[in-house]
Amino acid sequence: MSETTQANPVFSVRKLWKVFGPKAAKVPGDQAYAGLSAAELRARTGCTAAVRDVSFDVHPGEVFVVMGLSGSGKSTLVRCLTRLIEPTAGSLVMDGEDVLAMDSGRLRELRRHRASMVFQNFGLLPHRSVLDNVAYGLEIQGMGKAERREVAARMVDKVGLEGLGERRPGQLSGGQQQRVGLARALAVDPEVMLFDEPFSALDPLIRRDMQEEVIRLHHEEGRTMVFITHDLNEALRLGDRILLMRDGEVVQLGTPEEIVANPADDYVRDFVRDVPREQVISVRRAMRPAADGEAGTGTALAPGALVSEAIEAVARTGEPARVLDGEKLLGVVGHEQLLAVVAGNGGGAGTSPAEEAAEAAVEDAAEDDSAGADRDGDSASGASESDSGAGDKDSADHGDSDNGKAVAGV
Ligand SMILES: Nc1ncnc2c1ncn2[C@@H]1O[C@H](COP(=O)(O)OP(=O)(O)OP(=O)(O)O)[C@@H](O)[C@H]1O
Repeated sequence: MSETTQANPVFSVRKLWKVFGPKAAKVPGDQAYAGLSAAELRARTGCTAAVRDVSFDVHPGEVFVVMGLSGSGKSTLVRCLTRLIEPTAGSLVMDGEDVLAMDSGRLRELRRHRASMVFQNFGLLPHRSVLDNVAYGLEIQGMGKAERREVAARMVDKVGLEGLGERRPGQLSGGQQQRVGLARALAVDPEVMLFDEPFSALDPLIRRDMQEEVIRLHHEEGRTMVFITHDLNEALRLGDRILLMRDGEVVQLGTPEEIVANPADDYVRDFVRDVPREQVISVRRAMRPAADGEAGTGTALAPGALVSEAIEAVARTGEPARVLDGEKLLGVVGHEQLLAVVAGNGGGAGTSPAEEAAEAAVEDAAEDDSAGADRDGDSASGASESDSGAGDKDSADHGDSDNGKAVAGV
């Protein structure tokens, strides 16, 4: 649960910049440009800072979502990770290795074996069969024909395209074509998969299918994924953590619950305004301390249970539900706390004395837990660093806490 026990990050990005335009290298680090808006910078220098001073870690096994409106810098940022776009300044480390110092051979290796990309427009070769498209990355790696076709056939089955291996991409629906893209990325068995808005061209039902496919694959394989989207619902559904960008900068980084419960500013608040909060916020944020006599009754819920589950329980039984961590009673949730979450004025950190007291109860319980068991195991993987202020601590370690900006999850 602490960052000390966490495995080394897959990607570690610090103070990364990508500036397009004349004399781009002069922009990062020049105080004269630091406070300018994107439009002012463009007017003054002719440059676009697509990625501005961005820092974050991607942890092994997490789905890390990069979200933001069109033009916010998502694609540029993710392409910088494998240097498909060359960063202008900053540092970029993959598994402890400095990516910016890699020569072209090492970089090719990285792109072919360690990080594979799934694109919005599928990027399939039209004259090749599905099987040969899926095998393409293996062919580039130099794998022999029989072996690669065998691997490809397994991947085709894995993504639900059994029996379609001999078709051409043009004979498939959009959703099926994207499954081919997915299978092709999986075939090389990469350490991390990078998705650039892969489902935005698909209609909503197919899109939902594909999201479930990604969730299924993620659960089955625990593979690290970096997923770009401009769709908040997609981000909330898929992301263990979400990096929210605006004009090339990080506005907030956190779990879906943190972002919905505690938006960093009005921009994020606006972004999440229509999210059904009860389906994202957990009872550990909503609970109040138990009163005398409440310890023994009411439905028992885990701290990570969603408020929507608690609503169902409280409506059914007519009494507050208990929030239990194992045997330990952390607090209770009744009508008032649950309605407050739905109404948008509950479930944020420290928004009421009752919630502060409830948070203190969680912290006490955590301190009591001398065995250090992973009590966040019931929630998204990124949650392990959520409420503890670990992000603040680390950002100080890295000297990244300037501007009061959410420095991302390090
Ligand atoms: N090659 C380039 N030259 C100049 N400016 C560029 C270049 N590529 C991107 N930009 C600019 O950088 C900014 C970020 O673009 P980027 O494509 O990363 O955004 P995005 O968030 O991925 O957008 P979308 O969701 O529309 O794909 C935009 O202002 C864009 O116009």
